[in-house]
Amino acid sequence: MLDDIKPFPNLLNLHQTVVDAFCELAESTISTTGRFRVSLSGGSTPKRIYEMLAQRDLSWQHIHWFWGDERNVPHDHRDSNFLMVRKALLDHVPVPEANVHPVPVNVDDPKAAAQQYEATLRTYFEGDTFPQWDLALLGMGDDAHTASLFPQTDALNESERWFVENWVEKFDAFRYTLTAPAINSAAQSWFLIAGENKQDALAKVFSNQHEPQLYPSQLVTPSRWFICADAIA
Ligand SMILES: O=C(O)[C@H](O)[C@@H](O)[C@H](O)[C@H](O)COP(=O)(O)O
Repeated sequence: MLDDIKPFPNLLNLHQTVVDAFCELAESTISTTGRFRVSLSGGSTPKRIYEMLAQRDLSWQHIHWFWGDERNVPHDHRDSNFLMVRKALLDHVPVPEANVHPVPVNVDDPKAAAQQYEATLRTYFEGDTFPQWDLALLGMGDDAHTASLFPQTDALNESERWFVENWVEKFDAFRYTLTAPAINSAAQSWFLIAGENKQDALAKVFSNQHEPQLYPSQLVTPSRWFICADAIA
């Protein structure tokens, strides 16, 4: 592991540190620019962060919520990342509806839905080469995927588009995801990685073997790593 990355002693400590850092970054960004644009990750690790953020007092009217990836399911489906964030956070705090930018999932035409979301992003981040997120939150799977950039999938090779549909053989389904350049354009990008089952993938990501087709998280150059070997309860 890179020498300057120290795993957190336990999950509570990781979660508390991330939530404090999120609040600090959000408020400092809002005080200088008047807004805070965050790309959210799905998964169980970030979910606890969202639940804890719901307990904090933030300038909700100045924060804009986007999704870094989404499943190809309706927004009321149990696997929806939008539903997860809504239940964990957005339903409990005074966020203006106009500040919530979910992926316009179209189960039957994921290509059109991805193009529509990319158009939304390009409008919101008008003039940017790639979206200038103030913060991109990222998880990592035990196969070293991040967002929905899974090993040996087409989206790994995308260098122009911001947001794409991505066929994932092992799920026999499409996913929606930011491309690597559209993640790396963030001012701050944080990996939130918890669980003993992630440690092998992490070792591969940190190794000198640069094989992003196998370890897609190697495509991302994050600002911070929040790592803990504790499993999610
Ligand atoms: O839609 C998703 O599932 C996520 O965006 C995905 O990239 C997730 O972050 C990782 O799979 C880690 O998930 P856990 O934190 O649950 O291990």
